[in-house]
Amino acid sequence: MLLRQFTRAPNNMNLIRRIATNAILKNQTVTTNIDYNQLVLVDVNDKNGYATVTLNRPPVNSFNLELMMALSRALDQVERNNSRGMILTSIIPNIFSTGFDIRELYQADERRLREFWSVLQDCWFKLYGSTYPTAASINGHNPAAGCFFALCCEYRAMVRNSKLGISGARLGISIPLPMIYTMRSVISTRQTELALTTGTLFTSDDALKVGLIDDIATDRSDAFAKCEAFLDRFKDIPPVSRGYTKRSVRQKDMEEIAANRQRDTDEFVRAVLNPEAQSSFAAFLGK
Ligand SMILES: CCCCCCCCCCCC/C=C/CC(=O)SCCNC(=O)CCNC(=O)[C@H](O)C(C)(C)COP(=O)(O)OP(=O)(O)OC[C@H]1O[C@@H](n2cnc3c(N)ncnc32)[C@H](O)[C@@H]1OP(=O)(O)O
Repeated sequence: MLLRQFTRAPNNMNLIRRIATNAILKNQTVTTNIDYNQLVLVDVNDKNGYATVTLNRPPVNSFNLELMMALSRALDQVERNNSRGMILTSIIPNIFSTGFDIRELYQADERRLREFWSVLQDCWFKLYGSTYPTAASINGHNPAAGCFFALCCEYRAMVRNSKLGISGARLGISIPLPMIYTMRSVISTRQTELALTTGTLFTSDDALKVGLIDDIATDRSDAFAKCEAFLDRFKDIPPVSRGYTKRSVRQKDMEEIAANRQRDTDEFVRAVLNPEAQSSFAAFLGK
């Protein structure tokens, strides 16, 4: 077992055990020199059995293919490790994630874009369909894809003065069906439609009002503590029956998304490569 110091973790260091992923990755095809273990950190609290999955791609945790792959692998680890629960968070003090890396989308290579989407789909199935309890400790701004992952979790605590939402409409991106289903599993259909068609980024107060988050936290450690308290609610509930019930609630969405993977991929590629979206990406990057 590889034991390492987790320099900026918000939780009790002494209780933290870093899982070594090198052995797990040994048999997988790694096509680049990217250190996936560093892009997403996975730690397990020996006392309560909760895994912390920490996005670690400064400066803003933007999702490129490599970060998406690292998240996918981290979720595999959590599943394999039989964790009692999982908290998704970020290492960056005031940012959870900025969403997709615009450099991944601008003048994108179609093959890489398809792979990016395919790994994103995998992450959705692993997170949305997980049987263990999940919580997002949103320690800062979280527009776009990071919000999507937080919404896949069962509980969200967000620090005050952060913004959360899916801003795709502002960039000329039509919102894919899995995103719509995921948001609709948390707030009403009407609020989902309004939020997504206006590309609203909610303040913490407004996010709480509409039900996008469950709690407002004073800072990152408070957000983390609130997530742990949420996971504690299940400590006396038999995990197998709990997991089965959660899966049953989410089953219909998952079946529909699974049946339409190819169509969703084609639509995503079309949406990203459309000239309107490409000009917004160019403007963002100052091209
Ligand atoms: C089966 C399931 C299928 C899957 C279902 C679908 C799920 C999809 C969900 C998403 C759907 C909607 C689609 C969205 C596409 C996107 O995600 S596009 C990205 C959208 N994000 C944004 O518009 C946020 C833009 N960024 C910001 O608002 C700010 O950066 C910030 C508030 C996050 C942080 O502000 P601050 O701390 O002041 O830092 P900055 O100086 O702004 O940034 C630092 C540095 O980072 C660069 N940067 C920021 N964001 C991005 C990005 N997204 N991509 C690439 N680079 C980014 C920024 O330019 C700065 O760079 P320099 O230092 O100037 O070089």
